Amino acid sequence: MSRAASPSRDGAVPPPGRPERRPIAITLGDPAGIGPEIIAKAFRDAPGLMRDCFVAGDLATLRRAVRFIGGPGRAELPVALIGAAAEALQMPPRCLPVLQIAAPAAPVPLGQVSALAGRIAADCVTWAARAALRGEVAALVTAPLHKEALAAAGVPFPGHTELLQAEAAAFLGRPVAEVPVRMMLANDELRTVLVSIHVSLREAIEAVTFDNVLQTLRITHESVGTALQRPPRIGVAGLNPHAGEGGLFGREEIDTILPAVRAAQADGLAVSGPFAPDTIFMRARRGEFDVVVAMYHDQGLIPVKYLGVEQGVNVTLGLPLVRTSPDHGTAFDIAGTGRADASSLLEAIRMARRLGAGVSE
Ligand SMILES: NC(=O)c1ccc[n+]([C@@H]2O[C@H](COP(=O)([O-])OP(=O)(O)OC[C@H]3O[C@@H](n4cnc5c(N)ncnc54)[C@H](O)[C@@H]3O)[C@@H](O)[C@H]2O)c1
Ligand SMILES: N[C@H](C(=O)O)[C@H](O)COP(=O)(O)O
Repeated sequence: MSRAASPSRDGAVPPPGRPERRPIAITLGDPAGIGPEIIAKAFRDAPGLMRDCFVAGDLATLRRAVRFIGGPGRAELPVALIGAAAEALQMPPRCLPVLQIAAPAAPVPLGQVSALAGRIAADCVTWAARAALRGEVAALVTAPLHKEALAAAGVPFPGHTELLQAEAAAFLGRPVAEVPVRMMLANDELRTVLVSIHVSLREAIEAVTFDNVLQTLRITHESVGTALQRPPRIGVAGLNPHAGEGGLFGREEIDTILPAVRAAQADGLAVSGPFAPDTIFMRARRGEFDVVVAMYHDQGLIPVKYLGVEQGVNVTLGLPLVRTSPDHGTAFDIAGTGRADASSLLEAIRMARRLGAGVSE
């Protein structure tokens, strides 16, 4: 949760004269999924929270989404085309401002992977990332995109996290490896930060290296510490059952994870572990740790998502901008039904407001 108040090429100092109040960009997500519907619900049902927000997206897709969430006796949410992000600051409540990013066209079919949908989703995220890096928006909140659609569009990144890392590195003029980022999922009861994300389980095991674990601990300490305004108590999960049970079920804990934990402790970080992965989340939920560092995607995300997709928020740590997202995906199975729950998106917007600078309260 780096407080990305000040994205500039050297990474920190805000340019003089930037307006205090800045808009928040919400990216459309995959137009074949539930993203547009939950965005429309958010603007309809939470006008206070959505103040100063706008959608980097597609007008026709959002107008369609507004119809999906409508019903007899309900006034239809107005959708307004804006010409610049700053116009979002002047919009009345219960109006959905859209900045057209995609080339205008008929909305894509619902619930299907397509290259066109992947391209639209990616273009919206790229535009919003650049706007955030230039300081024109205070934060971006990304509606879910479909990773197969992204790949079908030829986008060379598996998800938002990697795309945003590449955009930040290009903006800062640094190699991607010098802008390390990590995925955190958080709800009111748990925070978890992952050593690796969108790779096969086999590759994830290979990614459990001393350097990757130590880097994850440092990013977690810095970002979660900034948000909590104190050093976070970090619990580290093992990789193997029972954290290897003293080497009986694998040696990664002894050979790799424990040395990284000791190195972090030597730097003064409040880190402990590695602990058995099957009980560490229960311990964190009881208050023993502020955050759990998990060794791979599903180890860390299952406990958070199991507590409910309504609550979880995905935050990218280490970026020179604020990015949050709901913890669920495109839900193609219910796209267009109007049934999608917007709670996680609303939580993501709340979190972006807390983390972003120049955002109105
Ligand atoms: N932030 C993101 O961009 C993001 C996050 C997670 C997954 N994804 C991607 O989304 C795609 C689909 O993933 P998936 O099917 O594994 O997971 P999913 O989260 O889209 O769906 C899993 C289940 O949860 C339900 N669900 C999800 N969100 C819901 C909501 N808001 N309200 C009610 N029900 C909801 C779905 O209907 C489905 O039954 C994949 O390509 C995945 O990579 C993207
Ligand atoms: N790993 C995330 C999840 O399962 O919730 C999701 O794929 C989103 O990843 P990005 O934020 O990188 O798109």
